[in-house]
Amino acid sequence: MRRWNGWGDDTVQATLPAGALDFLRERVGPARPPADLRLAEALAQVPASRLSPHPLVQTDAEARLRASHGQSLGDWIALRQGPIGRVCDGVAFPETREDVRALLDWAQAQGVLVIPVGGATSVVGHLRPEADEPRPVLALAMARLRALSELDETAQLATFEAGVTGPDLEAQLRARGFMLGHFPQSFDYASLGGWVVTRSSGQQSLRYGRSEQWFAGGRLQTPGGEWVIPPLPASAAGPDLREWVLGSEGRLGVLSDVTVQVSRLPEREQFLGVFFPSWEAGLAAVRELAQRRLPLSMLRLSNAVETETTLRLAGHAGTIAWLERYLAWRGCGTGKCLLMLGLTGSVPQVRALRAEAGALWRAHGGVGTGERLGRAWAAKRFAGVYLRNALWEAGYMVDTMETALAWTGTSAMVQAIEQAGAQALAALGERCHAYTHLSHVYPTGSSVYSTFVLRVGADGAESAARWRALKSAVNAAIVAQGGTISHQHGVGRDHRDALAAEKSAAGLAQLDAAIAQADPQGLLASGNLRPLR
Ligand SMILES: Cc1cc2nc3c(=O)[nH]c(=O)nc-3n(C[C@H](O)[C@H](O)[C@H](O)COP(=O)(O)OP(=O)(O)OC[C@H]3O[C@@H](n4cnc5c(N)ncnc54)[C@H](O)[C@@H]3O)c2cc1C
Repeated sequence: MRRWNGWGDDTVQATLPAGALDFLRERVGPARPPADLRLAEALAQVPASRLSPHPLVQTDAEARLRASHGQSLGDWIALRQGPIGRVCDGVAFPETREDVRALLDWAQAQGVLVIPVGGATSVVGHLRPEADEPRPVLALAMARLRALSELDETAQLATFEAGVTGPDLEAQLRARGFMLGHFPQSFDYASLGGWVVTRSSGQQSLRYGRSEQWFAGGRLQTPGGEWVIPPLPASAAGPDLREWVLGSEGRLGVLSDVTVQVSRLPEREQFLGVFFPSWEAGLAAVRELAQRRLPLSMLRLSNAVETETTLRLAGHAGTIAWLERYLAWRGCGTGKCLLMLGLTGSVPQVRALRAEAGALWRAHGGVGTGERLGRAWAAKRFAGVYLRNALWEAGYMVDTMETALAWTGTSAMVQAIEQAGAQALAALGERCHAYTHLSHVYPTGSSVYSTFVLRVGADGAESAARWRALKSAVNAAIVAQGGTISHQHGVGRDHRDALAAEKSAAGLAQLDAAIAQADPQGLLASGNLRPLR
């Protein structure tokens, strides 16, 4: 069963590799295992539901608790240490598009607010009802809407019900020889509808595209009516309605059906590990690879601290020591940076790509280490997140923040984010272990993705104070350096204060008008993107 207060399946227990705790004690300080809330204690904090009965709505405390939290660090702290905060009054499980419409109409008639829920993997506070919201709130869970309704093999277009999650979606396509190729790290639980409305980006977006590239059309159930967006290959018929759905974060409507561009399964796929002697050398190589527009499927460059952390936490100390001696001999010693490359395509394409990319990385001082590291990365690409459970249980919590900007500002952004996080915690007498990678690259710039490991506080209030200090300092640094407030996680409520810097007052007024037009009574009231009226 899925964990109610952490990541993933509760039968899967990750163990920290040998040496990991010593490494963190050295960098962050010693920690003690926190005393977590038990499920019964959390459920005791759930007040009685204020909803009248409906055959598709569950009102038991556990269903409501589970549907009211995502996976942000704020959500973790609320569930593990309390207080659990405001939860929804009921959870609806529609089984058809018609159920979705009927539930919206019922909620409207009852004066109930609605928050759509996909896989509940949001990391920016999308799902919690506003603390001071007096009206009852219904979570509209898309989990039972999972079918592949149509596959047009000629056009390579597949239409799914929007609640389908990553593994189920890929299995249904692979059974017919196709794939979508959207692999965020939250793949196991995140839903197709969630990917679209948060503008998600998968690990191999270089080949398969971000959600805005593969989202071809669909149906959005707004309180004011249904939008039907046909999957045309191109159109000059005015503004593209898909752009309104992308990033709408549940404020314009419920996405019930999604048509996506799919591809045939590739013949060959390789992931390679390449080390560079310095950040500057790695950055120059990655930029050139992106600007040459080589058809790679992934480029992911870790900075020196992330590279060291990856190697220290990989286990297999003997093999890693041998690898480091070899790399130092080849000129990649202290300060080395790891690039993971994905090569996907036909056998001759992959061979040619490897030769061309190899010539380029060698020209920048890169040392290829073959497929072994790449295979290890691919094997753990979705499982690594389970370490967050083990880290929490040892007294350490993890948060991630991300942005994107032009190449000219990338290195300054990395420095500013890491420094802002460290300073915010230093002001509270704490330390954090911060490290960064460029997760997605483009010809003009890159995303910047930083991870922070810090100590869990003595209680929920202390942990939340550390998290808020970190979050607001990093958000301020991102805005000051001219980056977007999110490259892939979205805005939710955690980032909405930073939106004005990016969209302008006039742009936000346009967004407010669109929300008011699609949802005149303010039924879809998560408070994502914009405060509630
Ligand atoms: C460990 C971890 C790793 C992650 N890695 C990545 C990554 O690599 N790339 C990435 O892009 N993101 C990543 N994320 C973030 C998250 O997985 C994405 O934001 C994802 O797109 C959310 O999808 P979901 O189905 O879980 O949506 P939810 O969390 O359920 O909801 C998110 C928002 O979408 C709305 N919503 C959901 N479904 C619908 C619908 N059908 N109609 C209308 N509104 C809807 C909700 O109301 C909410 O506002 C990660 C998260 C975690 C916890």
